[in-house]
Amino acid sequence: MTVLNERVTTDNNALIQDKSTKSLIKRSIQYIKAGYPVHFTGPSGSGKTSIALALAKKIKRPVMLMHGNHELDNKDLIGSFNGYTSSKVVDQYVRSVYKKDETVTESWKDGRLLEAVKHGYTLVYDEFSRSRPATNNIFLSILEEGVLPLYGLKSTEPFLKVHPKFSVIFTSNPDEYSGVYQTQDALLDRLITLHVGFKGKDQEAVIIREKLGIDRKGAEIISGLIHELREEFGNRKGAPSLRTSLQIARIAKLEDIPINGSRQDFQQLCLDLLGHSVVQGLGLKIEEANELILEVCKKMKEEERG
Ligand SMILES: Nc1ncnc2c1ncn2[C@@H]1O[C@H](COP(=O)(O)OP(=O)(O)OP(=O)(O)O)[C@@H](O)[C@H]1O
Repeated sequence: MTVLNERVTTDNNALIQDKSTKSLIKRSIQYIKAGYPVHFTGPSGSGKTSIALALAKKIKRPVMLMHGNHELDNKDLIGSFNGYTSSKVVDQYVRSVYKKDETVTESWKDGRLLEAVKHGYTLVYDEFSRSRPATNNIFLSILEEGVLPLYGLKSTEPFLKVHPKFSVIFTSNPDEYSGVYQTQDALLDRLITLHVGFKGKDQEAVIIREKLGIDRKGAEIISGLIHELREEFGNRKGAPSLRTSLQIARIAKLEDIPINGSRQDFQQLCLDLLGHSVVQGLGLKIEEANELILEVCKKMKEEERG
């Protein structure tokens, strides 16, 4: 379980906010204040999670981060009995009298959702569409009736009223939507879904520069290279993202590799980090993918000279 609060910020996690990101966060705050959960959807590495966490911090409540996965179930969300606690008192105050008092109680551990709903946290439910629809169904009661059903808890109340300060932010990747079930659609219908796409070349160069403290020219070469390759992908899935740009920049900086498309060590770094996604996304053989990456690298060299 990851619990973040306002004070936790590191440079690595800092969100560099351009005009459109600022506006997206501002609008999202308004929707959340009006009581509607927001849902950021977009390709992998487009910044959905970063935006969701930045938004969550702005709400100024403790933040709980939860990742969707097919094994997540009601025990993780609501909680479960996880053993017994026993206490024993042996009283031998009078030597000839032996008195033993033993109590055994079941111990319950609150699940993440129960904790967030009870205390009014902001829940960031990352990649929620990776969880089984049956698991996500519980959000229908929360969003529709404002109650959390307490399956499995031996309490007199069958549900818990949702804390007024509780809010939830969802993220998902539309490439993973194949096979979505009816219940998932019912959930989607209750969310305000906002698209987060890849940023422009210049905006990504600014993020690379500010986040990693590398020079402007280097940041522009990396973002130019990634954009050029992204164009090759067109509408196909798995295009290289800002995440890969940041990886290239970080390694080049750490290893003192000059960011220059004509340098063999920089070319090798690009081949290693981009080869697999180009093979997968464009359906090429590795040799063809490498050729394409080198071609784009060399173009960056020509742009440098110009
Ligand atoms: N505006 C931004 N400022 C700074 N860093 C950013 C920004 N947007 C994205 N990043 C960085 O880009 C990387 C990918 O972002 P993030 O994990 O938020 O994307 P995502 O869309 O949630 O990806 P996935 O779907 O794969 O989980 C992260 O390292 C993140 O810190």
